[in-house]
Amino acid sequence: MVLDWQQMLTDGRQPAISSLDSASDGAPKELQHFSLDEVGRHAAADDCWIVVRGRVYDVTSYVEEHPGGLLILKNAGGDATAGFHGPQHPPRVFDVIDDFLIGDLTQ
Ligand code: HEM
Repeated sequence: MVLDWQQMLTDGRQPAISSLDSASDGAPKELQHFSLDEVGRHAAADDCWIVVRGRVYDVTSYVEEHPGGLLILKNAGGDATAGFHGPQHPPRVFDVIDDFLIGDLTQ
């Protein structure tokens, strides 16, 4: 399936929840709920959480692997949705990020 993110952002569609709530081995993950304040306490290269489309990802272990270098930290501890969906990212990164999912944002 080819994901058209510009279109998906416009009409609010999301990928199947099952792909987001499972680890790459298919095992269900226990998702927690976090406030934006809590996410903001993880804004360092050695402790980096980001929010993408209302979901919280702990990408700490990916910071040093990131092909775009330390620019991954641009919105560390905050909402990286717009940048994550930027043209620098090929669609396969939308699968890779699933591995780092830890929860979602409380309202
Ligand atoms: C082919 C692999 C990838 C390439 C070439 C790549 C490249 C880049 C580049 C060049 C930027 C900087 C964009 C700018 O100038 O603002 C960036 C930002 C970013 N990338 Fe990647 N990236 C890759 C994979 C990933 C993956 C797998 C993740 C998540 C696990 C990720 C997360 C991010 C985040 C969070 C930002 C910052 C977005 C923002 O806050 O504006 N990237 N990436």
